[in-house]
Amino acid sequence: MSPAAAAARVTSFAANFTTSTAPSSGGRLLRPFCGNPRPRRAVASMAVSAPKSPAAASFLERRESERALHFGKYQGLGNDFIMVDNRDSAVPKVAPEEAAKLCDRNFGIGADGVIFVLPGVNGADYTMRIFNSDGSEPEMCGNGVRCFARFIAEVENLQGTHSFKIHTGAGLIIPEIQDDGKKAYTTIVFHSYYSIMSKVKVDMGEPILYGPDVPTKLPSTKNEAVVKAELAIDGLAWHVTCVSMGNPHCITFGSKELKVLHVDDLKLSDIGPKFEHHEMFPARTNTEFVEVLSRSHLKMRVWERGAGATLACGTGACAVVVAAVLEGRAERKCVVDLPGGPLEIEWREDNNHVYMTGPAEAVFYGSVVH
Ligand SMILES: N[C@@H](CCC[C@H](N)C(=O)O)C(=O)O
Repeated sequence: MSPAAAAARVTSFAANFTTSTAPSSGGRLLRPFCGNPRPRRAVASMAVSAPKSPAAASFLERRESERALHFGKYQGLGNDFIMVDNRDSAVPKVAPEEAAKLCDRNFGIGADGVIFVLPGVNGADYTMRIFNSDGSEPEMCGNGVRCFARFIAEVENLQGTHSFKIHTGAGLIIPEIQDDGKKAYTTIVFHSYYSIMSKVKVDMGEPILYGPDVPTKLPSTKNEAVVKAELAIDGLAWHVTCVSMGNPHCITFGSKELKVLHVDDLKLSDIGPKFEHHEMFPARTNTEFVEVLSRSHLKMRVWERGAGATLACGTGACAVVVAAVLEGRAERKCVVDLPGGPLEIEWREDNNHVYMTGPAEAVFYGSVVH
């Protein structure tokens, strides 16, 4: 798409964020109209102009005319993101420290990160950048890239199956929205509509196993990979495998002392930061604690770099299956249970790529003045 066409689309998307009459309350509500021809139950009554309170209307219109940031709030298995339509500029509309404030669950919108849809480079359709909830910038985000695909479909008004080439800090990532025809009735604030429940399948590329590239300072134990290496934390000798999916992951199935992990028993907020900030991980690390339920069914909890305990981590689930295969614990195709729900992961032998399939959905749309 040409920059001019992209800019025109951005303008029309921005124009779609408009005040609309909320039929049940007679009040006014900021929400986007993205032009989707979905059946919306509330739409018919929105054509009727309800009496409006001049004070409320002028307040919201005034707020809207100030420097408003329009966003979509999306989630993939409870890993939630503030999505920003940034197609008109290569510079994110929000600075890292502001992103941290927006992510605050008490003083902000609340999210695990802020994701920007930027113009594509090097032949990609779009560029994805993300700030974690602490303001740091990771290279990639698996659940985020599924949300990214669904957000693009919304702003570009696309229906059915679509795939996109997305430039990320981890290289080219290709999500594909699958159209299985399933729809569910959803209510977002005052508005109800049928939303598409189809999953997004993502080609997550090849895992990186060479220790210094993960990066980790732990010595390699198997060819050039760090597999079942010992890492001393809290008086335990943890067995860890290190995998990068563009971003660093440290995966453990247990320690010398605790042969088998019961992940529900872990106090993540105590143990997680000790892995994240361990000197063996010069770029910090995401950490996955894993229980093997069968050779094709794993259960994990995650402590994310820059975000803490989250309900799901897509790159983490991919890294877990790679680690489980390297340790001889599982097959290449697994269901990975996360606190927010399951992901289907496959590490294909023919092309060495990892594929992740799971849901991603809009939660609400809004505007903040910044
Ligand atoms: N939740 C994400 C990963 C987000 C980035 C991560 N916190 C990092 O710093 O690497 C996912 O779904 O992959």
